Amino acid sequence: MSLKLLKNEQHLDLNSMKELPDSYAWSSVADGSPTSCGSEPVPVINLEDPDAMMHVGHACKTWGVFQVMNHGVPMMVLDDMEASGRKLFSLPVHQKLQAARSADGVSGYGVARISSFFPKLMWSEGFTIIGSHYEHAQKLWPHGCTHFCEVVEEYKKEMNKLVNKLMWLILGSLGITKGDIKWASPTGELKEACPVLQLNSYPACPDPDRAMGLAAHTDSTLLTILHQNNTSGLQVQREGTGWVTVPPIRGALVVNVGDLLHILSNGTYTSVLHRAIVNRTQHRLSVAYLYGPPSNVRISPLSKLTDSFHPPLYRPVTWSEYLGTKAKHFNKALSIVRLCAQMNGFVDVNDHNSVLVG
Ligand SMILES: C=C1C[C@]23C[C@@]1(O)CC[C@H]2[C@@]12CCC[C@@](C)(C(=O)O1)[C@H]2[C@@H]3C(=O)O
Ligand SMILES: O=C(O)CCC(=O)C(=O)O
Ligand SMILES: [Fe+2]
Repeated sequence: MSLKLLKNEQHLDLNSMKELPDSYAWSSVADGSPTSCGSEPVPVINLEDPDAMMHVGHACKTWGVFQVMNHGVPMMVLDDMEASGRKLFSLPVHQKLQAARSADGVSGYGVARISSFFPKLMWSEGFTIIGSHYEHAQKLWPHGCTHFCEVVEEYKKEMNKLVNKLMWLILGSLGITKGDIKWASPTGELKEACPVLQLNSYPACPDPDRAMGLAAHTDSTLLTILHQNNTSGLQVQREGTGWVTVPPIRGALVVNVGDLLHILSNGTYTSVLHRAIVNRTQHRLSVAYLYGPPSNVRISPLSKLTDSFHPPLYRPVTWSEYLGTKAKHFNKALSIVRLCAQMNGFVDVNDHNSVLVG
């Protein structure tokens, strides 16, 4: 068995593994919380439906996730991105390592960032593109990366159009209009921080019941738009039901409510806990477009959604502050920015120097 160690990480070449190494054996994948069979399916919304806004609002409130059809992103753009992702992950390990994410970096090739919170390794590899993708692509394909760059560029452009459409549907469903959002341009376009693309690869696994592709987490975003190939693996946690599979539908895209939308909506729309599991025979690929607000914007519960009976539940936070909190405290991040309403004022539960007001 050839064990190829990645730079400073105990990460193996998963494609060559004939059995599951102990460092990848989780005890609670198949025997964890129940997995639903025949339960209510994750909503699929036709964005050309005149009632799309209502359906989107309902899905955000009751699921925190939904799939969209007739979203306007050409099928070819999705197919090209998938093919480019596949090409990237099929490069030899030493070549992918040319673009390895540095220990304190955010972009590049490597294991899931949340890996450090778990005693076992995940059966996946990722490639994170933040800002210019040219620099990364050149490290992977020093003799020519034009095609990859064009595909990524086109994908980001289409995702940005779609995320605007979705955000206004979501905000509209909360009764929020363009004038209420200060970080929208005069034409109503929501400014984005810096587009983040996360490519995830889950090779076929010799012992899928004991392996975890990507451990349960919520995204730190406002919204995440996910394209998955024709292999299932994404699961979302639903209260009272357990893990529900989000089946791949050709041409459909998955939309997740992230923690920042949870904060912005004052908890009306809840960020969805999700994970990716793996299978014995098929390689799975997903591409996540992670959308957050511009870096100078502090996200807090929208004032239209709060009053004395519905006090703001979260303190203002920028995306980068929140990512920092998430990197340090992982799944406790949302509760760390939560304010606790006390009898006559609001106290940040984590700030022991808070003073009661009112
Ligand atoms: C902007 C970001 C969100 C993310 C951390 C990151 O800096 C870049 C990668 C993102 C990702 C993708 C996979 C799941 C996740 C939890 C992770 O480990 O890296 C998310 C992060 C997040 O949403 O917090
Ligand atoms: O691969 C998937 O289905 C999930 C990916 C994901 O959750 C992420 O990139 O944040
Ligand atoms: Fe995610």
